[in-house]
Amino acid sequence: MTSQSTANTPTPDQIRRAPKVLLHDHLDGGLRPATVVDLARASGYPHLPDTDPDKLGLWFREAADSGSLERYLETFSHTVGVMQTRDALVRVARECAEDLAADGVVYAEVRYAPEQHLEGGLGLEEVVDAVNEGFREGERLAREAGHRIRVGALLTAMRHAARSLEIAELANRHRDLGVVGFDIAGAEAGFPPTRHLDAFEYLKRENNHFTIHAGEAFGLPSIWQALQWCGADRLGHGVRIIDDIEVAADGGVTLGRLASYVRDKRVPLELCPSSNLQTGAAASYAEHPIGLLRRLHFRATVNTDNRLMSGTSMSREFAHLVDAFGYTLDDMQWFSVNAMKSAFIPFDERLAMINDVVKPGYAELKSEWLFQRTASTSGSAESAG
Ligand SMILES: O=c1[nH]cnc2c1ncn2[C@H]1C[C@H](O)[C@@H](CO)O1
Ligand SMILES: [Zn+2]
Repeated sequence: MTSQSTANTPTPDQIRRAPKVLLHDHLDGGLRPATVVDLARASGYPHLPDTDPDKLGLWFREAADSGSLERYLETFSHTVGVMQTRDALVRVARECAEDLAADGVVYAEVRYAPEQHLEGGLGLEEVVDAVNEGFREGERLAREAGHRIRVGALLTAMRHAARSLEIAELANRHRDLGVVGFDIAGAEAGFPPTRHLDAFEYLKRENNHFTIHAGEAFGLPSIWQALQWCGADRLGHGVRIIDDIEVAADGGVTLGRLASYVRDKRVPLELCPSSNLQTGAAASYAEHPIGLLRRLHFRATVNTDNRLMSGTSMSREFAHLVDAFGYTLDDMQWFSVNAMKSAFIPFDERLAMINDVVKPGYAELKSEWLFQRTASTSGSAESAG
């Protein structure tokens, strides 16, 4: 990394301690490499490309670095392959909550596709119960280790499959029981969100919440359908909204109708910088549309997508953005408040998280320099005699 260090640049330690809010993270994309190895051994899964955790972690990052969403998604066969028993699901969810909490995440919505975890004989309900149990255990262990985190689940339906209504009903049944919303994921090109209109219409009738992976590997038509046909509350990625924004040579900016709608309606964008670099949606951190979208005050949020496949964490995503755009703790707070405002939990709880957790956390970090300066000023005053 090239560092454009300024007095306002948060240190790596401050980035980690800053309260962060995560809306887009896949459970099956965030396993510890050592856990993949353990679970494969326990279940007799024979297809792992490596059984050394370090080498396996590297393999995931490199294999996912393919420049195409389709090839990126192939790597999930190994994580999904070892997440087919109740014990495996509980463990993966528990470690997920612990890892996020240790990284300073205070609120997370973590998604997974229950339909992909039935090969060992579990039913859909059992999958959801196991993952919820793991999240609750992880929250408790994190609290014992001095971290506070709250984790909600999003149930994903795979967009190439035909179970979305069933999964939407599952999400609705588990509402207020650890599941806060619904999503569709998988290859985007050729699988428009309108294929799943019945699921979205059902959820709207139930006053439930959903996000849609859109505008990642496919552009504006996918975003337009997700919003105007399906009624998505948020956009998973949505990064290609940039295609509807023109920046003139003199720096003047013109928004098309769709980009204006997204900004005017405060549609949350679940942006995932590292993931986009791997699937070819952006060329570098410095060129990632998040820079422009933040300047134009879109409801932008920062997310990990798949911590294993990208070898990342929320702190690492922010460290890259600090490096690329010179972001300060105020920028980090802005992204975190945006994300908290866009969460699927009730309004009063979001407000309390913002006012009682996120803002005080940043205030604490921002005040640290005052005491450092007092110390060094008094030191120099003394030496000046
Ligand atoms: O970034 C993504 N785009 C589309 N689909 C994705 C992405 N990351 C993960 N998935 C898929 C693969 C997982 O098995 C599934 C459920 O988490 O969601
Ligand atoms: Zn995703």
